[in-house]
Amino acid sequence: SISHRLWPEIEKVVHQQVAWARLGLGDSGTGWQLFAEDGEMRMYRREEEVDGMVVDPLKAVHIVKGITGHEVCHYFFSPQYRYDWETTLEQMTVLETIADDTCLFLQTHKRIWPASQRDVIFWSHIRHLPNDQDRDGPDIWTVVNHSTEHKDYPANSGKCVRIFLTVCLLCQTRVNPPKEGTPITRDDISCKITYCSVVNPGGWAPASVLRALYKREYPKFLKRFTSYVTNQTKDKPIMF
Ligand SMILES: CC(C)(C)c1cc(CCc2ccccn2)cc(-c2ccc(S(=O)(=O)CCO)cc2)c1
Repeated sequence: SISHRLWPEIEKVVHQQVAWARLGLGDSGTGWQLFAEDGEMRMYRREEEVDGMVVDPLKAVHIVKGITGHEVCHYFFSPQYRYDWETTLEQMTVLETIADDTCLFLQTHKRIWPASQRDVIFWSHIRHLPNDQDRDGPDIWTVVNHSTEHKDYPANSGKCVRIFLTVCLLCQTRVNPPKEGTPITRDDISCKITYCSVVNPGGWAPASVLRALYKREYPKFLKRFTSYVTNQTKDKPIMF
């Protein structure tokens, strides 16, 4: 709800992340390196460090047939499905349901050897945006996750190292119009997904270890998540 203390930040970060996600990868001069490809999925990263810590921004573009942007964002945002597709998750707590489109999460993730265990607190917001640049272009569904603090869970107070992240999942649905008068089926739709993330691993971890971990984990994560949405939706009516 717009009276919540986080609302101004949510508005600012959502618009900033949507603009960032819609930017192309530019020419090679922008430092984006393609590091994983699998079918329609292309994953890029930029090597960046903050205070000697690896915070490599990641941008992935994927095109998946048979699902819509609304469906992809629905399964990414809704807490009740998260254990099904987020295999690095050990514990998820909804600290606050700020509105029906905004939640505050605490997550502890399974330890990924040799890094120590991590946790994260973030707000998550789902939004449907008209395509403001291209009037008859496909509309946008997006989920933005952005780490924040919570007075009851101070960082690094328990066994976990606190990570900080900003994640934007931006989706655009494409419909190939079927023959005049015939209903749209899942064979006529596809979803272009842009996934942007910056994860600051918090406590120190060797750059080589983190980069190897990111290189291995991110491609698996996006494929697993999109396969999950395909399976969950295949026998259900299309959510436009
Ligand atoms: C390795 C990598 C794939 C980057 C990774 C490792 C860890 C585990 C914690 C961690 C971080 C760094 C080093 C070791 N362990 C967490 C995440 C992560 C957490 C949350 C989200 S989310 O978009 O908010 C979806 C809801 O869960 C995305 C990614 C990613």
